[in-house]
Parts: sequence; C-alpha cells; structure tokens
Amino acid sequence: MKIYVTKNKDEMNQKAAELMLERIRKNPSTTLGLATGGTPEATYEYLVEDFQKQGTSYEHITTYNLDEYVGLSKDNPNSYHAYMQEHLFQHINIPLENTHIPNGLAEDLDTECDRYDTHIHGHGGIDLQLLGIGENGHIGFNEPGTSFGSRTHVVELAESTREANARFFDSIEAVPTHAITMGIQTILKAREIMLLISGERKRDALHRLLHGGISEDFPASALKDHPNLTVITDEDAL
Ligand SMILES: O=P(O)(O)OC[C@H]1O[C@](O)(CO)[C@@H](O)[C@@H]1O
Repeated sequence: MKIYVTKNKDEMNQKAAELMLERIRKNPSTTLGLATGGTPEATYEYLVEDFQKQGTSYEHITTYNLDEYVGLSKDNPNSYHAYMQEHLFQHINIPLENTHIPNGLAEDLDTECDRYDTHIHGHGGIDLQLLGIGENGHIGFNEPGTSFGSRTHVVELAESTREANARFFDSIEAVPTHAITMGIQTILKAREIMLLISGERKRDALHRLLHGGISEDFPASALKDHPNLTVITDEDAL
C-alpha cells in the first residue's frame, strides 16, 4: 500500500487527478473505474480543468461506475448517471457509449448485475479504480458483512449510509433503499486502486484500514491484500 497525506481535501483531489492523468497520458485507452459521492467531486473538476487547458483526450477512454441507486431514472438529479454527467462526462470528449453505469431501473436487476460484471470482464477489466470510503468502511455500496467474493449485486443500503447520503436529497425518505454495486471481488480485480479519504468523519475508517485486520465486517479491509493500492488522505482524516 502506498500512502500520500495531503494538507487538505483540495490537495487530495489534486493529487488524485494528477495520478489519473499520468495513467491516461501513458495509455490513452485506459479503462477507468469511477466513484461518486462528495469525496471525488473536485478530482473531476481538476480533470475538466486539465481537459480545457491541456486538452488531454478521453476519446479512447472507457469508464465503469461503481454503483447506482435502484429506482432512480438517469435524469433524476440524484442518480449517479446525472452526477457523472454533471461533474465529468459533459465537460470532456468521452463518447457516451464508452461510459457505463449500472441501470437501476432494469426490469430484472439480477440479470442487469450479471450483464454489468460480464461487460467489465469482456472489455478486459479495469486498469485504475477510483474509490471513496463510507464511515462504516463501505466501498461502492458494499456494506459491512458483504462477501469478499461478491460480484456486481443488488444491496439493501445500511440506514447509516442512507442518513449520510440524505444530504443530497430533499429528505431521508427520498433516499432509495437499494442500489446496484460492483462487488468486492469485482473491485479487487482492478489492476490498480486509488482510495480517497477525506475529513474527520472518515478518521475511524482510515484508522481501521491502516491498523485493523482483514475482515468482512469492514469491507475496505479487502483492499489491504491488493498488490497495487494507493491511498490518498487529507490531514483531517488522520
Ligand atoms: O464521498 P462520500 O460522499 O463521503 O461517500 C463515500 C462513499 O459512499 C458512497 O457515496 C456510497 O454511499 C460511495 O459512492 C462513496 O465512495
């Protein structure tokens, strides 16, 4: 595990963007795994800024997002489809057909999960997976207790996760109860993983990641066995 400690959240995001851009410039056909949530918003801002100033091309980049809420349409502003459009895709030259996000409105959700996992595999897997972490150690929407062998699946969100994400919705009742998420095994197959951790609220999670054991009670601990993991944290989370 490689760790970078940055002064603040902005520097954390800047570092993440810098490392992502290094990979993209080296391999313009990189396959990226992308995360949503509050943590990586400014990472995307830095990528957009670079695109506008340096013109780094995304024409041959493919992306797979970690997760999507069940029951939200693509144009619902709280869907992760809308999040990715707003924060990244509409600002860069990535072809829409190269971007993949689970369909939370699929009629048969289990079939959708299999399709998604198979698609990632068929494409040759993910080169670089960007990750955030939940206060309870969730990665993607893999809540504590999720099998480390899990593939893309439907999850019932922990109440604490719904409460944490309620800030993006009008009320807690509006937060979906279920989501589709890449599984832990799906995430671990990425050739490189970059985990961003920011803020006091994530202090316990970071401490447990660095000093705790590996256990399904704490999903992020699965990452400790990954051969190419970079953690970028700000001082507030230390
Ligand atoms: O970055 P945030 O908003 O703190 O969320 C942390 C993690 O929780 C999720 O938003 C899911 O709740 C992940 O997508 C994210 O990585």
